[in-house]
Amino acid sequence: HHLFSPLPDAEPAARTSRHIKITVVGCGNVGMAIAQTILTQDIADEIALVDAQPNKLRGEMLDLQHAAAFLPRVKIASSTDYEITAGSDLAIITAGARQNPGETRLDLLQRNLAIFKKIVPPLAQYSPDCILLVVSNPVDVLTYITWKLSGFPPNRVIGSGTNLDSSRFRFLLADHLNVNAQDVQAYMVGEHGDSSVALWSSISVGGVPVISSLEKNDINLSVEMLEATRKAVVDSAYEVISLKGYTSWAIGYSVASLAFSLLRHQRRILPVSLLAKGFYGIPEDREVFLSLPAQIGRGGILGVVNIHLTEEEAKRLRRSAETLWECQTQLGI
Ligand SMILES: NC(=O)c1ccc[n+]([C@@H]2O[C@H](COP(=O)([O-])OP(=O)(O)OC[C@H]3O[C@@H](n4cnc5c(N)ncnc54)[C@H](O)[C@@H]3O)[C@@H](O)[C@H]2O)c1
Ligand SMILES: O=C1N[C@](c2ccsc2)(c2cccc(Nc3ccc(F)cc3)n2)CC(O)=C1Sc1ccccc1Cl
Repeated sequence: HHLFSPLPDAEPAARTSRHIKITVVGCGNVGMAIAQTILTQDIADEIALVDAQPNKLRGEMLDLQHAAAFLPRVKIASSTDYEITAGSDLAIITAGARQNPGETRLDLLQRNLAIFKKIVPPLAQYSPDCILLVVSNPVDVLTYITWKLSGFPPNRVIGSGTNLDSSRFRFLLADHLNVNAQDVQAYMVGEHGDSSVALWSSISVGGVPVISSLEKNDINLSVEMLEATRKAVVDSAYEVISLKGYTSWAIGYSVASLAFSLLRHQRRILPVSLLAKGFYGIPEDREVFLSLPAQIGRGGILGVVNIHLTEEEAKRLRRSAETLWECQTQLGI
């Protein structure tokens, strides 16, 4: 039998499509690579671009709009006025000062703090329910600064963290093992950049844990291969900078994959920079952001994976927490 009888002359049900709006603040190499990838992956219905340089900003907007014949229909707007960002579901921050030669990380950090004080409050005011995703460096401290300046709950303030480190790690392992990088599950955690921690015990290829098979077969050589691969992740970042002066494509794809999981509620498990106090022995009063594998969906961080860490790995996480905490206390915010 029929559960329902249609009303006579009823109109077809209206399609309630969810309108997804993404803001990108900072339209340089990284911001535009992210915007372009979000467009080609059909993630958003609307993209708002903000930058401090009005001419560059308008030029990038027009240049993206001119691709409309080849892309799904997306509203692309830009302004130096944050009103254009109102109602965003996700705001991605790639704005930042470039590290001057010989500049210390703390000097760069002070300059970026001044920039974030101008960016974060209006973003939070115009989109009080959005997710804030920080890419600018030093990303872990700047994500902490964004959390403090926005007043948002920690689940909605995320840093790209070791997402890029992990994708380079997976590429290098896959290249060495001659398999598809999508079949290599490997995480780098902790501080983004030079001090990231490779989780050997969680590396698996096609579901086969790499370490246990190594220990069983006592293949010492491969432990050196793993350490060399971890070092190659850092070296490859410096190599790209020395060759082309910046990085864009890999960070663009890695941030677009975060945006997709966040806005299409994919519940993927990805390494991102999150408020790590209380995890793995990091003291509750250490309000630092470090990368751990977390479940990512519409509410931002849905949960942190309880991965098994060796004592050495946990110790390195706690040491990174102390380094970041000391850096943050010198900022006076
Ligand atoms: N987290 C990662 O894995 C990762 C990877 C690569 C790059 N990065 C970082 O991303 C950042 C951007 O790199 P890039 O190569 O795109 O730099 P870039 O100089 O090309 O772009 C930075 C943009 O920010 C804009 N900007 C500066 N101050 C601003 C403000 N107050 N408001 C709005 N916009 C402002 C500039 O006008 C410029 O267009 C850097 O901090 C870099 O270290 C992070
Ligand atoms: O691929 C990159 N490129 C950058 C870059 C992009 C434009 S200019 C420099 C890079 C490359 C190499 C070093 C480095 N150091 C740095 C440290 C603190 C800062 F505030 C800014 C930059 N940064 C920015 C960055 O974070 C990355 S990933 C990265 C960096 C170092 C080690 C491992 C990884 Cl996976």
